[in-house]
Amino acid sequence: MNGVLELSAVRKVYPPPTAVTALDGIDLVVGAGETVAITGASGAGKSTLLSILGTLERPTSGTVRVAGAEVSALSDAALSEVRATRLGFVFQQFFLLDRLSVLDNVATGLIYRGVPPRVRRERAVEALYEVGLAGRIGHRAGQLSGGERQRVAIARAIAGRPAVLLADEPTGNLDSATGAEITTLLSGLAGDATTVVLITHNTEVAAAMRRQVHLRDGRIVSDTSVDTGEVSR
Ligand SMILES: Nc1ncnc2c1ncn2[C@@H]1O[C@H](COP(=O)(O)OP(=O)(O)OP(=O)(O)O)[C@@H](O)[C@H]1O
Repeated sequence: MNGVLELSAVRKVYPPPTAVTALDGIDLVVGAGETVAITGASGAGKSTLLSILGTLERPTSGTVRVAGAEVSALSDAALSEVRATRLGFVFQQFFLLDRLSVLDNVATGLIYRGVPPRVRRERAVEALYEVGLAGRIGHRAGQLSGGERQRVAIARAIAGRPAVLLADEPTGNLDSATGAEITTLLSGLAGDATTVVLITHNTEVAAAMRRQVHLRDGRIVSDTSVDTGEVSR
């Protein structure tokens, strides 16, 4: 099966003195348009896996293909290019520039893609419509509620039309009602052109994704999908 994300026999061992084996033989294929929750107890390897999917870390061994690119074959500069053009990131802490407008927070994310200023603004407006924030375009980011701030961060991530949206505990700083809205928004963004992968401790967030991959001690111990049924390992 061809996937937008393909991991084969991936191990990640952090260097001494800890020499922790964070991932211990991960085989995972994620197809275009899937929504995937990666779950597991603290220390199970979720963040490490997300960093590898996001090309922020390289595996110690095994192969990783992201949007068709074989990570081990690419230089750091080429990997940055993959990150900038094929991946979008959303974090628990939002990471907005509070003094900038909502529009500028989203548009500036496109500078690294070499998009001209006028197109940056058009794409940013489109993305803000998509996340339901058209009414807040001129506000400063610092004036927004937590849920609105996360919507801006999601707009920034999708404005570049990434193949994969990677989210790290995206509802972690939100109350449960707002978190549920953000979860619905994220799963609704998935489609033929966009795949959503998030890590979470929250069982309701995980259940809202069509596939759940559960890690224990750096291994996948269950992989459940409403589309294809359960594959336990
Ligand atoms: N930079 C690092 N150097 C050494 N060990 C690390 C490093 N980062 C993570 N680890 C170890 O790797 C293992 C997996 O960590 P990871 O952060 O991926 O787990 P996690 O499932 O995301 O946990 P949490 O839910 O607490 O964020 C843990 O034992 C952790 O201590």
